[in-house]
Amino acid sequence: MAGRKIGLGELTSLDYEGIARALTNFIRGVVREAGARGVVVGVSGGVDSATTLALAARALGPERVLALLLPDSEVTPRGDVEDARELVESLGVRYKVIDIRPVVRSFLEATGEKPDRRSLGNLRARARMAILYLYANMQGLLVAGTGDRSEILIGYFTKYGDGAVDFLPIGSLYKTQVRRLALHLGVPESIALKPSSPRLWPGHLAEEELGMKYEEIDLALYALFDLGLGVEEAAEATGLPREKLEKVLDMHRASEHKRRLPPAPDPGDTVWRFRRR
Ligand SMILES: Nc1ncnc2c1ncn2[C@@H]1O[C@H](COP(=O)(O)OP(=O)(O)OC[C@H]2O[C@@H]([n+]3cccc(C(=O)O)c3)[C@H](O)[C@@H]2O)[C@@H](O)[C@H]1O
Ligand SMILES: Nc1ncnc2c1ncn2[C@@H]1O[C@H](COP(=O)(O)OP(=O)(O)OP(=O)(O)O)[C@@H](O)[C@H]1O
Ligand SMILES: [Mg+2]
Repeated sequence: MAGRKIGLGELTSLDYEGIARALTNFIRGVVREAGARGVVVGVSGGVDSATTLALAARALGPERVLALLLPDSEVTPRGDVEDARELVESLGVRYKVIDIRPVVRSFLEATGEKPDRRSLGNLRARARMAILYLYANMQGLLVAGTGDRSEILIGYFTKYGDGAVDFLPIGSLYKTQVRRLALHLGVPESIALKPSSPRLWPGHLAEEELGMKYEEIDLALYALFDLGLGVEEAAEATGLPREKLEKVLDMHRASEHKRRLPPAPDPGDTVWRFRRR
């Protein structure tokens, strides 16, 4: 390993048609196994949901895919809704546009609270989740999650918001790989190359909030998790500063709870040992 240099090309030079075939097989298998009629996807106008939707339409046929466009009319840029609408129409999937503003407002009115922007942003993600599951229940569909491997590994999602899903079709791909797959699938460049944003508050941009570019995050994750390098070796091989590798590791550790089932006490330790004799 000593002296080896790692660049982004090592992660992104892939046979994207091969990947598309493997992921469509995965989607068909999960849906068949669940006995579901199809899938529902929240479509934001960003690259992750566009790629997930395009794969689902290819795997199942557009008639078995429901796309929900769930803007918050006070926060979501109009361009995102237009991009999302063009995409769903070009794929020919069934779709609905539902403004979540009244839903979010009713939570604020009912609680009488004025949450900080992160708490309010997470509420928006959870309002979307509740609507996606309403349609999944009503129509016998699975909720297709849109999380990519970068977001999952650093915990960059809302717990039980966009993180609450039935399966994760692009969960094995880093963000930089998702962009390449999106282009391969014919997703317009305006979406495939759009700067990532959860749009949880006005002007919210992922790379600004994270303090790192996805190219750097992905290179760090690849070195640490795929190659299993330590921080020193990874810094040497990638040319990334040590602090950035530490930061990625810290984000991973701090979000461990989001990738696990909620811990419950062990019945042996906390119940059965208290049996009355
Ligand atoms: N150790 C622990 N064990 C068990 N549970 C723990 C815990 N630490 C916190 N928690 C729980 O987790 C909560 C915090 O997690 P959470 O509610 O998710 O909130 P949090 O991680 O603070 O915020 C969500 C982050 O994800 C980003 N995001 C959200 C949605 C979409 C996208 C995107 O890329 O599109 C990104 C968003 O910008 C923000 O940075 C705490 O309030 C607590 O309830
Ligand atoms: N306005 C919206 N309408 C419908 N679903 C949404 C909306 N905003 C967010 N979501 C859902 O939440 C998911 C998480 O958002 P996220 O920003 O990570 O994905 P993205 O916008 O598809 O891609 P990117 O991460 O590059 O911005 C989306 O993929 C989508 O499923
Ligand atoms: Mg987004």
